Amino acid sequence: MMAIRELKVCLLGDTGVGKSSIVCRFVQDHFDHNISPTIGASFMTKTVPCGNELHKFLIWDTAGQERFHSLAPMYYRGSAAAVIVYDITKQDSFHTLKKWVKELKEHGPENIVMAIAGNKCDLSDIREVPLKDAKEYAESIGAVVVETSAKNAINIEELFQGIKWGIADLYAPQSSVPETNVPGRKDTVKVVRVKAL
Ligand SMILES: Nc1nc2c(ncn2[C@@H]2O[C@H](COP(=O)(O)OP(=O)(O)OP(=O)(O)O)[C@@H](O)[C@H]2O)c(=O)[nH]1
Repeated sequence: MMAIRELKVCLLGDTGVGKSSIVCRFVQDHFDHNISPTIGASFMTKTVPCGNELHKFLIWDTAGQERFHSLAPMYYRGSAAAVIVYDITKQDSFHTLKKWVKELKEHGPENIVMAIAGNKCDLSDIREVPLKDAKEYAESIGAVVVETSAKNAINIEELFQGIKWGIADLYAPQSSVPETNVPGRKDTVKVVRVKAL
């Protein structure tokens, strides 16, 4: 019997920082220079083996444009983790990240795991946000931080790995739901839903 652990994750951050590109790199190992801005939100999943379990990431990629801001609570509510993304070449996007953290602390699930991604680290020659600033800030709010490049596939796996460990720490005593049969699979799987309490 294989256990499937479902991890609901949402991505937040300014428009153009590379949220969709990070998800696309993680799920499809693909990068598109001409990717369009997200409208509303988009949903993708990726299942990865982990020991004798399967971990299924349920990923909500939100739209960063201001006009979609009010939709975000629908996606961060019930999330076990939030990946908050900024662009290392845009100081403004780091400021927006701090606003998202504030919103999550005020209105998000109490124990949500926060991971900060400083994306576009392939452009470090035009960097505006020093890694030191991001590290200090992340430490002050108890978040994980990593610089990523969706373009060059740097630290994308590590980012999602970090989330998994952050969640595992919080949810060590697990409650399980009844066993279910997954269509297309011969063996029985146990689905464990991991949600913020
Ligand atoms: N150089 C570089 N460009 C990137 C990287 N990630 C994304 N981009 C580019 O940045 C632009 C915006 O990327 P998106 O993934 O659409 O950004 P987003 O945060 O999802 O934007 P919204 O959907 O509007 O919220 C695109 O032109 C991408 O090709 C990266 O790691 N390096």
